[in-house]
Amino acid sequence: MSSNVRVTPHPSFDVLAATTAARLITRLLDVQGDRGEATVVLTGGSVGIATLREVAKSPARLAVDWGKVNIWFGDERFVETNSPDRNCGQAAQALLDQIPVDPARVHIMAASDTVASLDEAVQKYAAELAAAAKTEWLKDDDAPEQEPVVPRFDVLLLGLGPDAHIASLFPDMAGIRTKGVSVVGVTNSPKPPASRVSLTLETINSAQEIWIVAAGADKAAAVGLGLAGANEVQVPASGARGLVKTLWLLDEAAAAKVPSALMRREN
Ligand SMILES: O=C1O[C@H](COP(=O)(O)O)[C@@H](O)[C@H](O)[C@H]1O
Repeated sequence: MSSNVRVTPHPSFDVLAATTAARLITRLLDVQGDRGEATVVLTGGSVGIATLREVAKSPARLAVDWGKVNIWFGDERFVETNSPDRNCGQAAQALLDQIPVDPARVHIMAASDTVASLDEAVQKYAAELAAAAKTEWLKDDDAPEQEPVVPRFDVLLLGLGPDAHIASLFPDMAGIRTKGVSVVGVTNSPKPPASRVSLTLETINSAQEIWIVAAGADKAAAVGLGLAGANEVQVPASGARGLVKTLWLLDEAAAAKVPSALMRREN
């Protein structure tokens, strides 16, 4: 296992969500202290959304300059705007509607009733990522000579499915194999809804820090395989690796198959 990977178990789902929220607030404050603005990629799923609810409850959220937080999504269900399945709708309800974010910095993926096709939704998000990357590049003296296609992601949150999917990259499907583009469309997701939009693994792995959040006994096998370095096509979570840090933030049940030598207890 690469040295940038750290596994931290938490005593319960609630403690996991509250602690991840505290970590996220701290990270945003640190990055804003260094760079002025911070960029986070949100995830759907049980722990991902519970974490946002905890951020909304925390008094420490008031220390963050939410007007200077750029918000992206790792994946989205390609359904109508008002569908309760939309990850961005759940995130809005849990947090984004309660904090003073700059709407221009909240980048949602297109809903099925706002574009003509899944492919259009994919191209639209890829173009939005590329435009943000270019703006960042214009501001940065140390910018790479080659134009980046995605902006800098300070923290990228990922939920984890019992089948080890991350974002909407499912085992053995085209999405996890897709390279050379930033965003991919998924048409036959084994988990409903069938149509989805997802960042590719290359885009995910461009993040400075990736935090994989998972809770429950049904995730234990996926966590074990992901940490054992299984092939990423069969076990997508295994391929997630942040440039600086990769955190596996788990509850005890999800951590059941992690060798104790890999664990770092903080409680
Ligand atoms: O469908 C999805 O599922 C995963 C995991 O969700 P969970 O409820 O089992 O925690 C999530 O990460 C992803 O964003 C979402 O679209």
